[in-house]
Amino acid sequence: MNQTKEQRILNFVLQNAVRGDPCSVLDAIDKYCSEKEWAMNVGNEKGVILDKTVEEVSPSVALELGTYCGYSGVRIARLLKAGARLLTVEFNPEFAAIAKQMFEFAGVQDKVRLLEGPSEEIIPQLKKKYEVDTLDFVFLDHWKDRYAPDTILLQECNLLRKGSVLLADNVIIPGTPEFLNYVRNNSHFQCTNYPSHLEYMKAADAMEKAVFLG
Ligand SMILES: O=C(NC/C=C/[C@H]1O[C@@H](n2cnc3c(NCCO)ncnc32)[C@H](O)[C@@H]1O)c1cc(-c2ccc(F)cc2)cc(O)c1O
Ligand SMILES: [Mg+2]
Repeated sequence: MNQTKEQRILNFVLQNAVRGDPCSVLDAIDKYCSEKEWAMNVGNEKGVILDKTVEEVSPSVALELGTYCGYSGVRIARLLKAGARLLTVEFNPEFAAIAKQMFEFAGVQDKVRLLEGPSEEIIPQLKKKYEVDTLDFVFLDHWKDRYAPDTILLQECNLLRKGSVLLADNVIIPGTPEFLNYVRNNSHFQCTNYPSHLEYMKAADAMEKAVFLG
């Protein structure tokens, strides 16, 4: 049975990174995806923007929508303070299996909980089933046409509080027009745009930070 690209990425990490060293895992994924096969990890350039935002927020409870291979999950989890946790949502079982192994190899599995299923089903369960009060930080990196509806759903489920920070990947490429229109024209959000580049490429991309004002 032929391997998938995601399995090849994981194998490259297992053979080239250092178990328990999250930075070596990130470096290995970035090396493989820039030299061998492109993949939709947030990458190192936009990853630094993600790092700075996570450090600024210092979340106790963080949510990620769209785990994929676990690159940004490792990136976020490695910066979390003791006792803080990342909930990451992935509905493709094959990607979820890859990401779980990625988290374990990186040594961040105790800080990360991977929730398998579609975000529109998981988000309404966060309070009761996953004991979430409110979310301090949300990283949006799943299907681009789902950023806006899921942002509305997070509000409807009372999961955002004054100061909750949303950070969205890919607001230029592939682009998230409905999300940008929604948060930028909404008095309950304070938005900041961070120009960057598409992972492993020269094309322009950007991230958008939207702080919920309550
Ligand atoms: O498409 C991109 N990302 C999508 C991520 C999807 C992952 O998230 C999972 N997922 C999706 N929707 C949901 C969901 N809920 C919604 C559905 O129910 N609930 C749970 N999990 C979900 C998928 O299973 C994947 O694991 C992208 C593209 C380019 C790109 C740029 C330029 C190019 F030329 C080509 C590509 C660059 C990027 O950085 C990108 O992030
Ligand atoms: Mg992305």
